[in-house]
Amino acid sequence: MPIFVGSQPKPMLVTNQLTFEYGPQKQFTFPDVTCADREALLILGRSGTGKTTFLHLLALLLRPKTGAVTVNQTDLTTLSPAQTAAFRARHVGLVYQKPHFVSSLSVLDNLLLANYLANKPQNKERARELAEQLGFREQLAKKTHQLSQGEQQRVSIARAVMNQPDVILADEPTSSLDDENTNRVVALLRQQSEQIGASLIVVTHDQRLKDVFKNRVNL
Ligand SMILES: Nc1ncnc2c1ncn2[C@@H]1O[C@H](COP(=O)(O)OP(=O)(O)OP(=O)(O)O)[C@@H](O)[C@H]1O
Repeated sequence: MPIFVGSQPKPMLVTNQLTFEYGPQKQFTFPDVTCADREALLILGRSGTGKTTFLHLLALLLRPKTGAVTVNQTDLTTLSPAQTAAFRARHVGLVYQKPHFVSSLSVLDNLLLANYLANKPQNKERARELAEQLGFREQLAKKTHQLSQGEQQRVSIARAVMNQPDVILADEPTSSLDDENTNRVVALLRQQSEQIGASLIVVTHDQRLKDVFKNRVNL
C-alpha cells in the first residue's frame, strides 16, 4: 500500500524538462514524469522513441543536455560522476534490457557485486533468500551464461533489489517473454518493489503491460 504524506503521496522520482541529444540529428525532449514513493509507473513508447535513453537519463547513466532528475529529493544532475555512481549503486536498482553480468563470476558473486559497488558488506543471506524467492536457488554456483534467458532475467531482478534501493528501473523486462513469463516477471517486479518499499518504473513497448499498471505515461 502506498504511504501518503498528508493527502499527497511523496514524490520519489521527478524529471523536469529533460532534453538529450546523440547529435544534431538525434534530439529528444521528454515529458515530465513523477513517480510517487512506493508506486509503480509504466512508460510506454514504440521502438526507437527513446525509452532506453530516457531510462538511462533517469539513472544518470547518461547526462541530460538540460533539465533535472530528482530521486528521493536529490537532484542527480548536481552530483559529480563519482557521487552519481555512488548514489546510483545505493538508491537505484536497474534491470537492463539485456542482462549485464560479469561472465567470469558465479551467479552468487554477480549478486554480491551489487553490495560491493554500493560499498556495503556482502550479504550472502539476502542473495540466497532472493534466489529462493525468485526460483534460481539451485543455480547460484553456476556462471550466468549457463542460465536460461528467463533465469537470467530473474537474476537481474534479484541483483537490482540486493541493496534495497528506493527506485527500481526496468528496461523492456518482458518484450522477449511469452505471456506466462511476462505475467511472472511483472508479478516478481511488483512483489519485490512492494517488499522493500521501492518505487518501480518500467519502460516498454509491450502493450500487454498497458492494463497492468494504473499509472502510465506515453513517450
Ligand atoms: N549511442 C547512440 N548514438 C547515436 N544514436 C543513438 C545512440 N543510442 C541510441 N540512439 C538512437 O536514439 C534513438 C532512441 O534509441 P533508444 O534505444 O533510446 O530507443 P528505444 O525506444 O529504447 O528503442 P527500442 O524499443 O528499439 O529498444 C534510436 O533512433 C537510436 O538509434
